[in-house]
Amino acid sequence: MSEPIRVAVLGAAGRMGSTVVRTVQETEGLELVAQLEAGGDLAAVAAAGAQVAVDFTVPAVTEQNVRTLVGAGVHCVVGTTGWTEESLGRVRDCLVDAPGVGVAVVPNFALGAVLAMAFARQAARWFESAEVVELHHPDKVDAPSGTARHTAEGIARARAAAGLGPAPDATAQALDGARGADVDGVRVHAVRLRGLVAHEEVLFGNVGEQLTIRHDSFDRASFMPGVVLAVRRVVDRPGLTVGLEPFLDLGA
Ligand SMILES: NC(=O)C1=CN([C@@H]2O[C@H](COP(=O)(O)OP(=O)(O)OC[C@H]3O[C@@H](n4cnc5c(N)ncnc54)[C@H](OP(=O)(O)O)[C@@H]3O)[C@@H](O)[C@H]2O)C=CC1
Ligand SMILES: O=C(O)C1=N[C@H](C(=O)O)C[C@H](O)C1
Repeated sequence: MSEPIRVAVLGAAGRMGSTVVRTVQETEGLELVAQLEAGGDLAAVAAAGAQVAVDFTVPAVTEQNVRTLVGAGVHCVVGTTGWTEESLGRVRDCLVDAPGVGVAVVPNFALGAVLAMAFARQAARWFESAEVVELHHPDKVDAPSGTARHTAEGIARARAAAGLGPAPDATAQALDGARGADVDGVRVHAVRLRGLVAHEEVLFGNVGEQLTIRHDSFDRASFMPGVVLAVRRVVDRPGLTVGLEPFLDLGA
């Protein structure tokens, strides 16, 4: 039998980190070798012999965590939000000096959410209007969600490739925020409500019809199969992977 993959969890005391810690402990073929909380020393990850670090921390620190770990030869699986094209570019740059090291930055590890985003990209070119509504627990610190950004970016790319112009919108006066955030021309709305976990609706409209694609994560357990898949696959996928799609053969 092959040796287990040695895993470190960053943000181990958080909602997601603590769930990942339990999952790694319970999953055959994975071994938990380090847990880091805020203020912990990143050097402990490589010192513990970790092959893969799973980062569920906060947007302010995740990029620096990844760059430090890549420098130490540790593969990274990242669920933390807050990534931009610029921060992803900086990670790509530092991976040039770390051949063989893989980093997967995954906005949403839930299989249904990944499929919902893929379906949304497929549908996008056929509809005049498209908007995204994400709904989360009120302890979430960022808005809109990383998933909603990723969804809207995918829709915008598909619309541009199909030669679609801006979605119709006659709004001439509005309270600030009433039309949501503009992500590459796609409106994204964020709801924060006690009782929710992580939910998203993608609304498409044409004259006389609407298509709604909805995904609900009712429990953080929904993210765990995707995290385990990424941990197993990142060790054989050098360079930067964005999204779970390539691991599920769903294209980018
Ligand atoms: N990709 C996906 O599928 C999912 C992504 N997420 C994302 O994951 C991130 C975490 O979410 P969640 O678990 O709900 O948030 P939490 O606030 O519950 O957890 C974050 C944890 O990270 C800790 N932390 C902060 N800085 C560091 C550091 N430098 N090193 C180690 N730990 C640190 C925090 O400690 P302290 O509180 O002491 O600051 C806290 O315990 C968010 O960005 C969220 O959007 C969430 C769910 C799914
Ligand atoms: O903070 C959360 O909870 C979640 N964050 C991720 C995001 O911002 O998209 C993934 C999921 O929506 C849960």
